[in-house]
Amino acid sequence: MSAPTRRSPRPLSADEAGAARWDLIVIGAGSAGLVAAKSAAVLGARVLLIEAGSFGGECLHTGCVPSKSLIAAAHAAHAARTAGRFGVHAGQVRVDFGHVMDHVRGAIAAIQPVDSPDALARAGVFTLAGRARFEDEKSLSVDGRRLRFGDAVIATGSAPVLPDVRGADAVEILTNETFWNLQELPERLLVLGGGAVGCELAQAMARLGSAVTLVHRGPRLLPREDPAASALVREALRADGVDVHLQASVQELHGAHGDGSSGGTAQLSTGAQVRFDRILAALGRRAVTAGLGLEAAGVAVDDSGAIAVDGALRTSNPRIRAAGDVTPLPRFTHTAGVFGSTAATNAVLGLSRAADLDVVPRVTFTAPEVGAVGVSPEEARTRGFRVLVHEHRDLDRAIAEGDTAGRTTIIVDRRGRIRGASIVGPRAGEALAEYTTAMRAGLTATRLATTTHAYPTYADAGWNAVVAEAQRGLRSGALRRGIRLLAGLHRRRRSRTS
Ligand SMILES: Cc1cc2nc3c(=O)[nH]c(=O)nc-3n(C[C@H](O)[C@H](O)[C@H](O)COP(=O)(O)OP(=O)(O)OC[C@H]3O[C@@H](n4cnc5c(N)ncnc54)[C@H](O)[C@@H]3O)c2cc1C
Ligand SMILES: NC(=O)c1ccc[n+]([C@@H]2O[C@H](COP(=O)([O-])OP(=O)(O)OC[C@H]3O[C@@H](n4cnc5c(N)ncnc54)[C@H](O)[C@@H]3O)[C@@H](O)[C@H]2O)c1
Repeated sequence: MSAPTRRSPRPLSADEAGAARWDLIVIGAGSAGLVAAKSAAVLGARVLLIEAGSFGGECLHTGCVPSKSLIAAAHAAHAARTAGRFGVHAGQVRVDFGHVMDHVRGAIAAIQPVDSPDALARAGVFTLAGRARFEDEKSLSVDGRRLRFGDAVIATGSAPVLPDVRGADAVEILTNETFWNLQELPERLLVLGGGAVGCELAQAMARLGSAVTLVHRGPRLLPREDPAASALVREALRADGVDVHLQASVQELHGAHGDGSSGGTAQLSTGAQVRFDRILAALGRRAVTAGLGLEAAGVAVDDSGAIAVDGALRTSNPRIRAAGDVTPLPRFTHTAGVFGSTAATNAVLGLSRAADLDVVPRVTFTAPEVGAVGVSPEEARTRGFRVLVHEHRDLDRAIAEGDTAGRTTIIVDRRGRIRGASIVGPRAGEALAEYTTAMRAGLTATRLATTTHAYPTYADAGWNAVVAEAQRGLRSGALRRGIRLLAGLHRRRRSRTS
């Protein structure tokens, strides 16, 4: 078997891959692995990307893309149903769930070619379909064939946590991996977990016509977000008809048929009983490391089972780095990509560049959207930072669109620099980009205040907040005295020349 030449990257068999010496092997072709492999290829490395399932990983097949496509359909149903408030009457809204799911599959199919082995070959990456397992500190095997690497990046992602309760075996429990196979809209859907997955899908399914119950263990939805954002999202879910149970969990499940099929009853810790036709677990994630041979490779995991990494994404084996959901770092597509790139660049160039953990934006695509970056309003108060709030009831664009349930909060440190933002409202994800860039560039609130923003936009809310802050500065202390002095001098000059 001749070794594949560096000049003609292509999909390989395990035998072909075993005949080469790889600068870098990347395991897993999700967001982290795809970006890692392409970044290494750009730097001229001979790189092999191994994937056991579908190229594109969770984001494309079972995560961001299908969920945002479903949310788009739900948004259309909601807009049609509520158009009457503008005097626009759409009539009886009918949702064809089969068609909705065709749209979801269509979006995946449209994006898929970008992540395909052919596209990767064009980007200079060799690919191998198969499951990788480490044999020792510098080699792994696929289908019994040994492959040697100079460096490796583990990017095997995460899997959904299932409820560990009595009767869980008696009912079919959907997760983000199986939810997209639904053929019919469930009449009654029970969603477990009030994080991003639970809130996004509960609201979307309610808007499409399911009677949704959401059961969440904590005292508020989206616990990582500003409490004000949690409250607005809870109110929005309630308005969409979602029956939200907080500080509750399922204690026992009873299958309607006792044969592992879909319907049943859930007994909650609060004493309530919930009947459902389908149940979806959105209870968080666990890192995928089973069967990887981490011990043989000398790669350690942390208490949660995720691969432990240092700031430069190195594992306990200096040849091996890790990125994406398999690590304990924030679990998003953009962080997977950025950290994948950092890990691969460090591996290929022998650097120790640290992953940027200070400026990590996140957006939950509920209606209203919730976007946040940097220091939270709660933390800001304890650190003595300024917390600037502009309520969307005072925002012209929100008033024009009849969508005023939102707020923009900007965090400013003692030197006037932007240190965080939390935005709740339509297009919060888009508005957030300004503060992400401002933080990265070290911009001050004054710099943003003196930057012209287009009117009327949702970004106006943050602009109003920083302008008010700048005006506050003008009214106080030394600045105020300086302004008065300047104005006085000008008045005197005018009176002398009049
Ligand atoms: C419903 C849902 C919605 C989401 N929405 C968003 C969103 O809107 N925005 C956002 O930023 N994030 C979102 N996320 C999170 C995002 O999907 C993940 O953070 C991201 O996809 C993780 O990428 P990854 O590369 O680490 O892992 P994955 O995409 O899971 O890729 C890992 C790959 O490794 C492969 N693999 C595993 N073991 C092996 C092995 N031994 N050998 C070879 N291959 C192997 C797997 O088959 C898989 O393809 C969402 C998640 C869910 C569940
Ligand atoms: N828009 C986005 O960027 C987006 C969308 C979806 C998912 N994601 C990512 O995917 C990951 C997984 O999301 P997720 O929502 O599944 O997990 P999560 O950890 O964010 O939320 C799960 C929630 O379920 C609750 N919970 C746990 N066990 C419970 C129980 N037995 N009963 C009731 N509630 C229980 C937890 O308190 C937790 O708040 C997250 O890391 C998230 O960042 C991102």
